[in-house]
Amino acid sequence: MSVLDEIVAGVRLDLEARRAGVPEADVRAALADVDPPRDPMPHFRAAGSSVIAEVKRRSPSKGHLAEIADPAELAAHYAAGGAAAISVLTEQRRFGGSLDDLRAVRAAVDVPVLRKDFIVEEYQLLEARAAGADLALLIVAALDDDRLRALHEYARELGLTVLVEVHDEAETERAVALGAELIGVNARNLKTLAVDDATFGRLAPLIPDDRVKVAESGITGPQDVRRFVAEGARVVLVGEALVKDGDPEGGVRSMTGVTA
Ligand SMILES: O=P(O)(O)OC[C@@H](O)[C@@H](O)c1c[nH]c2ccccc12
Repeated sequence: MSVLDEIVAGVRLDLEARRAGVPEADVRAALADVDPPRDPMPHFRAAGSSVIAEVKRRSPSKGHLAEIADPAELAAHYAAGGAAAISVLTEQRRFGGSLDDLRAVRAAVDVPVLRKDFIVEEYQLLEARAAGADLALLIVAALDDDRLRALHEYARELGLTVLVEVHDEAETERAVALGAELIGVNARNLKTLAVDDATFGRLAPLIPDDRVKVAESGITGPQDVRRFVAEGARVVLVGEALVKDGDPEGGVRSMTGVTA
């Protein structure tokens, strides 16, 4: 079993437990009271790099990254530094996150918030929007084409902006054929968990320029951002470097508005 398969198996167990507690109809009903979705695309399409700053406690590859007692406070620092959006890891077993983190972050900032998780069922998209999420991640490697299309369509019906994540050429072709307007290239290899910083430059030319290209993983500072912008990225998604930075606000600021 691959790391991704193992993570998804755990995610499915947790999801069924939540669904047993809160039936789909109840989550749907909660949508009536939720704040309308915020649109990240205008900022993403504007000149200079946009940063999606991530709230991330730990990861399968690195283990413990940071003690984040107050995700809302961290997110407020990110927003003060000019983050275009905040990503919140909500997966519990491997990343130590939760939907409560996402709710707290959404209430603390004015920028759009991404639910970063392993989404395989419509229920998770409903939960995301009901918790206030404005964007959701769909990982192409975790979904067959029917599932990818169904979830992509459903997310958009809910008003979510979808970040479609790819790792290789075949996945990139699937994302482009889907009509995804926001495509993230994850430099982390899902089998070895190693980051290969040549991945974005290899895959970006396969993505038409009318889509917004996001460089994900392993980004440590403005010099990395400049390189990915030169290779076609408009947006960078940064986790580890920012959660470990004693000055997350300054960290985001240094990576925002970077041009090639
Ligand atoms: O902490 P980093 O190396 O800056 O990476 C952030 C982000 O790219 C990474 O957390 C990520 C990208 N895609 C994912 C999918 C699931 C979980 C996590 C991720």
